[in-house]
Amino acid sequence: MAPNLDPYFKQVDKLSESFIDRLRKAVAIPSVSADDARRQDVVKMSEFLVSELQSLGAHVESRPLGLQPGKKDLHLPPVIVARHGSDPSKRTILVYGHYDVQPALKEDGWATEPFTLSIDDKGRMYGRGSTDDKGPVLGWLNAIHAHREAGIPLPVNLLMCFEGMEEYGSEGLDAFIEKEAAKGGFFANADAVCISDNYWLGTQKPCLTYGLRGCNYYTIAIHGPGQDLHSGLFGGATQEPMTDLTRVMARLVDTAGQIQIPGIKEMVAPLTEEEKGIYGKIEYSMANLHESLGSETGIFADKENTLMARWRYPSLSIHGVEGAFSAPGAKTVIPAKVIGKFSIRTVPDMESEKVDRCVFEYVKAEFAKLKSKNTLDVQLMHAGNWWVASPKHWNYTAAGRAVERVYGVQPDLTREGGSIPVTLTFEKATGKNVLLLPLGTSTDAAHSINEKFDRRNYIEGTKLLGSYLHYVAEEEMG
Ligand SMILES: C[C@H](N)C(=O)N[C@@H](Cc1c[nH]cn1)C(=O)O
Ligand SMILES: [Zn+2]
Ligand SMILES: [Zn+2]
Repeated sequence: MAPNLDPYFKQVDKLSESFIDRLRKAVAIPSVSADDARRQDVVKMSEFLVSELQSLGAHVESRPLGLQPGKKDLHLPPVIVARHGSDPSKRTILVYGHYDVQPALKEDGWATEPFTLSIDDKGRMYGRGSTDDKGPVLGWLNAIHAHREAGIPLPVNLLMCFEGMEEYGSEGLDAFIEKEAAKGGFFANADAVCISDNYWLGTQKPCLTYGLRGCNYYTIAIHGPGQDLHSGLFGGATQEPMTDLTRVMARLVDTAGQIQIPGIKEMVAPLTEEEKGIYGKIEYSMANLHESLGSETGIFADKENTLMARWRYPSLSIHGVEGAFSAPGAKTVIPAKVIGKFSIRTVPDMESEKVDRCVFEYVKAEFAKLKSKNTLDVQLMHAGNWWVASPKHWNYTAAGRAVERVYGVQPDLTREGGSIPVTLTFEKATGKNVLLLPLGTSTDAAHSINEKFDRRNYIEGTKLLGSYLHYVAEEEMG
């Protein structure tokens, strides 16, 4: 029997301004995990979640993760675990999200202050973390809030796990999840897992996601002179780290996106005839791609190849150079040490360590060809595995029914090009099905300037998360 969700939906609409206020407070905390100087803000964000969850009647614990590996005296932010309900006759759903965000500076090109939620007349709510992942995390809190206010009991027991290092490779979380998923641990009773930390393929049609790419993130450090130098005085007389770095990095990938490192392509699972048929049926167009890119600079002319490039083939992206001159103006410096950063998105059947070996060997060989007197060091910064699951499970059926109820359409089944490394950890540690249930759209600009979350997606998304819990309670175990 379909649950009567109308009173819950009414309550969500009634509380919508307070939900937006909750997001405003969260965005105002610059919880940037990659910036050591912001660690106190990441902790402050964890405290905000603790106090919100407590006020909603949840049992909450802030669990320390110890010192951050490779850093002196810097503590990892805590993992917030919470429980709402512990009725043995109900199903138990474990939800995960992250409360840290990517770095953001107004001078990167933001139209508004990145840590101030700014809402325009179309209901677009701009701010760092609005869609990735503070909005969706608060969606779970909002769902509890609306049930409480409406006097409707939650139809399941809800376990929550919110971390503060996702944007920095989820340091320390794998071991934590493994421990808490074991007998007697906080997550031991979970029947299924739901993660809301990715995006719709376009802007109108919701989707359920059953696959992710992995991410191996590397640094190439090149140093030579003892300090930065005047290029007029020493240019031409010294070997320059930046020259070597740009030459090595230019050999990693070509303009058509083809990875130049031998051994990488060979690891990719072959495309089967059955799989080939999937991509044409997905509701997606080149116009959707161009809308997300804000340009027509896609590599492929058709949607099938575009989707495969995003989901089932590896990619290599060059992210930046630490130590290089990047400010406006014309500084005539020779940087003494530069660190190039790039990552490889991995897919089935790539093995992370094998990828590392190919990368290290190739980078060193390309540098050797330069016959430079500078020194090079190539390192893996962090790695997270790819994941592909079966969407034929009651967890996905329940989410599909919830999408139909809230949005009136059947969701697309998608894979995601981004990475959520702990997804595989949750699957392996709990032995349960994991569902990715995105709330935001392809134009939300996660990780970019002007990140936003649409008001509609936040409010209807809160309805979706709550509905999903009701349909989960009704689904036959399969
Ligand atoms: C998809 C998710 N919202 C996300 O943004 N994940 C990050 C994870 C990551 C990997 N290295 C650093 N952060 C991503 O895909 O980049
Ligand atoms: Zn995220
Ligand atoms: Zn992210």
